[in-house]
Amino acid sequence: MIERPYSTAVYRDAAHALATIGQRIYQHGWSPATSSNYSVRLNASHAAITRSGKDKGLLQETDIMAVDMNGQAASDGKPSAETLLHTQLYRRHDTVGAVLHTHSHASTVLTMHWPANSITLEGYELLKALEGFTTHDSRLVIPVFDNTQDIAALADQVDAAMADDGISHAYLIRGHGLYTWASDLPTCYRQLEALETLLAIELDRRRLQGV
Ligand SMILES: CSC[C@@H](O)[C@@H](O)C(=O)COP(=O)(O)O
Ligand SMILES: [Zn+2]
Repeated sequence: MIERPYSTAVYRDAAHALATIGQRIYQHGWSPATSSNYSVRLNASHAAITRSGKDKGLLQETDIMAVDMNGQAASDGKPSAETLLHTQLYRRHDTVGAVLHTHSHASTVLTMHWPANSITLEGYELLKALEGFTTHDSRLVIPVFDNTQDIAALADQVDAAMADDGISHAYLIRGHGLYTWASDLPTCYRQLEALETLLAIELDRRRLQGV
């Protein structure tokens, strides 16, 4: 029998949890047209991640596979084209247990229409849904990276920015979407829901203010 470098029970739980949460995220409209990818850390050397090109509204446990922390497939099939953006986070912080990436309307409009290199969320009660935040009197600066099809280069760019600035919780990719991470999948989902809601609010406020 082939010995897997991760626990089969841990993998099964991760695949089930990712498939369930993926369907939930899709229902919010944050993962249209096979976009987005989701992952969970299995152990120090491996993660479970969505396969490339899957319909997230129909996500099944068989749409998940294992990769090592260099982004190489550890089971049959093709992992997400953006796997390196997940493994970069697992490698940089051993406290990261889950990563969620979405393609929402709000994150796309905000990063395309306003050419800033970051979006700041502050003063919102919902910020308390972010891991480690305990008061509305908090401030989250979300950096915006330019989009590219060179995912390895983007992962290096994110890693360098994290080494310099200690980016926390999330970053955006212009005209593309949001990456967010947390210590486990339920926490990461809660954080994603708060961030997507706040980005939609931010978009509405800017429209109302006519800026
Ligand atoms: C279907 S367009 C979106 C993709 O190009 C990509 O950005 C994405 O999020 C999904 O890629 P995938 O390889 O399925 O994980
Ligand atoms: Zn994407």
